Amino acid sequence: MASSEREENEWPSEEVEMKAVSVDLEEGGGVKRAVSNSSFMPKPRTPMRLAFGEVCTYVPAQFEVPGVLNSLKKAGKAVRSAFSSEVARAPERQILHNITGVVNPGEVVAIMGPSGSGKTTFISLLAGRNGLRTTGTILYNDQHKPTDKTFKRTVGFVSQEDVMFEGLTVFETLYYTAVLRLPRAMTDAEKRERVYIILEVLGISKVKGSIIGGFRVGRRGISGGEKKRVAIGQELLYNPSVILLDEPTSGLDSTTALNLIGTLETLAQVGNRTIVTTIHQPSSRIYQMLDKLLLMGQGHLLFYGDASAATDYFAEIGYAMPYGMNPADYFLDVASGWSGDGEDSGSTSATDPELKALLRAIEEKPYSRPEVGEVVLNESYGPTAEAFGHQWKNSIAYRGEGKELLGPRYHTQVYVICVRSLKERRFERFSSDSLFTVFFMAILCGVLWFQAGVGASLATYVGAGDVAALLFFLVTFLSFNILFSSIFTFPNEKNMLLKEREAGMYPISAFFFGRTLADIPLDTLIPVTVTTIIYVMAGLKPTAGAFFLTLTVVLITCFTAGSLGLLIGAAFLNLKRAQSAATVLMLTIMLTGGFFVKDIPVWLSWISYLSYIQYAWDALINIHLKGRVPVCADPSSCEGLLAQIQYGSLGMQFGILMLMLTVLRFAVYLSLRFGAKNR
Ligand SMILES: Nc1ncnc2c1ncn2[C@@H]1O[C@H](COP(=O)(O)OP(=O)(O)OP(=O)(O)O)[C@@H](O)[C@H]1O
Repeated sequence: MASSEREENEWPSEEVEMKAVSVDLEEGGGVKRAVSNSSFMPKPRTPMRLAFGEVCTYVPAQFEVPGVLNSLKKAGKAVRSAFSSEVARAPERQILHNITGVVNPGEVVAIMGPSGSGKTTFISLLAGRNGLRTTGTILYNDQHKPTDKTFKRTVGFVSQEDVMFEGLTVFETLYYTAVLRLPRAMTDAEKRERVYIILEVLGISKVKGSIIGGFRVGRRGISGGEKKRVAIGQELLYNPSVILLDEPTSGLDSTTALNLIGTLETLAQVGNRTIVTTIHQPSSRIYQMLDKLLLMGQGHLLFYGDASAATDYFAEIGYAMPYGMNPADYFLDVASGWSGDGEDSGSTSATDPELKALLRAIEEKPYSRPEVGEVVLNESYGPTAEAFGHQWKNSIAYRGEGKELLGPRYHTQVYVICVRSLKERRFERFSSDSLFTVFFMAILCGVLWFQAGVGASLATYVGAGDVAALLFFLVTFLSFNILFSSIFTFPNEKNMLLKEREAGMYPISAFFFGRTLADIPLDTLIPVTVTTIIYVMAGLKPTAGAFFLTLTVVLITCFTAGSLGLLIGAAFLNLKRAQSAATVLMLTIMLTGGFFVKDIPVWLSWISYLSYIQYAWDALINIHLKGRVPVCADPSSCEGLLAQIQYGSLGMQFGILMLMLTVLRFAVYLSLRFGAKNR
């Protein structure tokens, strides 16, 4: 890449000094080139000073049972308070108490405290990802609130749980994030280059070809520590000025944790980044490496300053650390309300006398952090809006025209989401368990209905009735199989969707179209194979036209069922509820499909018009039986199932199925568009 281009893309060679890396760009891109240490991680354009003052957070004192009754109660209260001058607030519990401090660029602040002390709540407030009632101020560079939609997207946030596609490799995970998040001015080779550099920096190059793995894909993949590094890498890709991490070292051995904290320290120092991380129980070696410590106890700020000064400060206020103890362990004991006199109070309630005494001592002699002097934020840096990901200036393409470069093009977003989804879902769709189920059932049907569809068998009402039953089973079995696996899609991907939407990586419509495209091959392969096996074994109508029409009906039905499954999943985004709703719907559709009950009560008969199975079955009967079975002139004298069959118009049946498919797909889109952000 020409040096002028590199400057334009914010990869200034002289600013990079962290670690010598030499990587080969082979995968996919076909480029093979050594990258010198001079091109490692660029400095973010805008250093960020984070200031928080008097931050208090409250949660409802009582758990509110979700459900219709509670919603009605809430609505009633809202109406009452609208007509009354007194605003009645539900009882609340305060979980953060006046947290105040400043984090300068280049600093790493470790938030420590016992379990339940408010670390996660506080860090998610700093990231603008907490909807709890909060007072006080949190500002970046005195102007950006973390909840500002545009600003929030520029903050790197690594949550406690790893939100990743389990079926992708480490390289794919980072590469697809790079494509979705980095500006389109960067070429594909540059994006790959950045991925490789991050793999090197985080020490995960050797696992770049391994899958993430996990419960959903049923395979073990990379280790917990490596997953955490991938999650950090995803955020580092777009070079944020602020990186917030929630317990990045939990579950890691002490050496790996030490390396990780070391990497964070270097990233802060070299790139003038502002880094805040919660940390549960650091080893003494990690503690010594910490720059700044923010100690919390039951939502109170107990100490904020140089980690190295904390021991002396606590000794000054009467909490001297016993000799030889790990300071981190000691501070956690102190913050839990244990004074070190050998008597564990055992209680960590808000009225804990030990904690009260500590807070009094802190109040009497507060820690005064040595003056750091005014941090001068480099004026030559561009405004925040230009500093990150999507809005970097594309000075190569639009030099001098003042146009801003947005993220990847829409079709690229759709393409990446589609490919990613195909790779992720192949495990579930083509798992040996599900393949065994469908193929076992296909062979069983073939054996049970062996050659039932040949002309001679159709000559009797009983024989024709058997074929009608087979056709009903075919559409029911295949479509329900897809319906049930589709309901898991959105609940499983909910966290990923929310995370990527919060980062502004793509619009919902791109996600929807990408997923829809991925569904086509995934939902086609099994129905086509199973239908072909049954078709041949059962000896159904031996013409190419009938075969392809049958396949078309089966596929439209499967896509319709898949859409219904997606809709249920998207509407509930909760697996248990989605499963219950799917069972009720599935049985309703089956019972009203026309096979089991002929005389549906008039007041319930409208349901049968909504049953896609009914139209699919009618269409298949039209294709296979019309003109091939004896005409029943007098229904009372005919036996069996065929007595009441009216063939109807095949075109109409296709039309209704297509209409149902379109309406359901559109409903899935609406449900995602308006529902996903509220969960
Ligand atoms: N949405 C919420 N509703 C009710 N209580 C909440 C909510 N969020 C947090 N809390 C409560 O606030 C307190 C602090 O929780 P938080 O998760 O921030 O603690 P933590 O220090 O991160 O704990 P851990 O180390 O165990 O993750 C806890 O008592 C928790 O029960």
